[in-house]
Amino acid sequence: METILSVQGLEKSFKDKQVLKSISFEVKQGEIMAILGPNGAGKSTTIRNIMGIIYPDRGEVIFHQYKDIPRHKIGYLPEERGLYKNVKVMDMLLYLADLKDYPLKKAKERALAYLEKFDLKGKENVNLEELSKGMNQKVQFISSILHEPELLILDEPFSGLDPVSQDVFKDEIRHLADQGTAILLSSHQMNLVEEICDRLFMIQQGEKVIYGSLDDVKTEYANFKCTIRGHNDLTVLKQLPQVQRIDHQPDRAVLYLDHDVTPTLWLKNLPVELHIQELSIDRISLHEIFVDIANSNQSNEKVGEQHA
Ligand SMILES: Nc1ncnc2c1ncn2[C@@H]1O[C@H](COP(=O)(O)OP(=O)(O)OP(=O)(O)O)[C@@H](O)[C@H]1O
Repeated sequence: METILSVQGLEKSFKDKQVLKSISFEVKQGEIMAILGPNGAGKSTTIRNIMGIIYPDRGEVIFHQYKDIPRHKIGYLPEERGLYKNVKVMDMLLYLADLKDYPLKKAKERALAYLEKFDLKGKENVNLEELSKGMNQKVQFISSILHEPELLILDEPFSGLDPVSQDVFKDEIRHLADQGTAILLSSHQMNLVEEICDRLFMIQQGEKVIYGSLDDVKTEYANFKCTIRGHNDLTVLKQLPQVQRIDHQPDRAVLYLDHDVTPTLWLKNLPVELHIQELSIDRISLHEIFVDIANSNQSNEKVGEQHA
């Protein structure tokens, strides 16, 4: 698939603090690329650089082969929510579509269809300030996609939404990607990211820690875990081979297995006296990979600080 956005070696400092350190990634046509990282990692700063809201100290943002990003081909949902207040929903949607040179008749048809899809049918003449926070977010999301952008950038699109609305957003984002839109999204909701993203870029303290397809990342970082429901002593579980870490509760244990474990061979070594009501083997989730990497980088940093 064609590369739509290419971010090359972005560096950015605020005063003497460097918050982006050589950030490079691409977003291709028809893919959902997630940018992940703990609070303060640099996700929004990266997105603001791409959108030209702030400028990098070094590095480039390239759209197709061009350095000038055509605004009408991009849709953007910023982290800051809230558009205009004393304006009617449809007026605001059409105003923003017009700014992107999108035909008004088509914009109105699409707006009505999207309002219905997002459970806002009949709200077109309501003032934005009369809508709830989640409703406002839906309208803002509609405004970011109404003009059929080639590249859609969503900063925390799921935050503040109820589970039903999250699903509607998730389905629409996937649908847009399937139709060819290149999508870059940042999110803390790992379960949703895991469900919809094709590739991911994880950033920590302004630096890349993971970049690749969800499948590759899982193969590289997601060890297997074995969950056993049953009453087993921790001392017994600790004797099992190739176990990195155990989360133990009286009636349940999760055993995080070494990286090179072949589950079928490992299962053969389980002692017969183990109490098993249920047993399952799964790859660890993106959430667990994220927490592991965030924790290990933090402890490396503390070690570094102690040696400095
Ligand atoms: N305008 C600014 N002036 C000074 N420092 C800033 C500015 N904007 C961001 N920062 C700093 O840059 C770092 C990265 O912030 P950024 O908002 O990009 O993080 P984030 O990954 O989006 O975090 P979150 O998940 O909390 O939204 C933080 O240390 C933040 O304090």
